[in-house]
Amino acid sequence: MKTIIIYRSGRSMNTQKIAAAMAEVLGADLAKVEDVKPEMLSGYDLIGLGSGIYASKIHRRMFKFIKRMPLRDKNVFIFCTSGSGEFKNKALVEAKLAAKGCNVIGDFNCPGEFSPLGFNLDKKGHPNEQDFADARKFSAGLLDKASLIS
Ligand SMILES: Cc1cc2nc3c(=O)[nH]c(=O)nc-3n(C[C@H](O)[C@H](O)[C@H](O)COP(=O)(O)O)c2cc1C
Repeated sequence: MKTIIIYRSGRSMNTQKIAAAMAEVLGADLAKVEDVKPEMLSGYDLIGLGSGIYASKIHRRMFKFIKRMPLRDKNVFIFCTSGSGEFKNKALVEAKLAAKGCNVIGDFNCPGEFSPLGFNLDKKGHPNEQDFADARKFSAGLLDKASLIS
């Protein structure tokens, strides 16, 4: 199964680190959203899309990318890291992917340290070893799911 994980990550690179842990388990290619053109996806069976959460949303570049994705009937999974640990606009992301005809087979979220103003201080050190272990477990589960679907 050919897999690519496309991510958008800021200075702290929290999402990139989670994406890399997932890519190891999935044997996936890893790419920044800035470097991927939608037409490059045609050879992939499974596509992962990950972003940090900024002002309660995934990054606008990721939204734009989803908008330009020409694919139908592709298995996709989504993930985020966020200061709150929540995937705030997951329902919207899922709806946009569903409207594209993509099959969302899983989602994952974990805390990502962000505390310049004293917010989310309890998330210091995240993603941590437990978060990476959870991301690996999630990815192993995806392998099973994707093989059942295809
Ligand atoms: C400008 C900015 C805005 C953020 N807004 C939110 C937010 O609204 N909700 C939240 O839970 N986390 C927020 N965060 C925290 C990030 O989602 C978190 O640190 C995430 O792990 C960043 O991922 P990255 O390192 O891959 O960019 C914000 C971070 C930044 C830098």
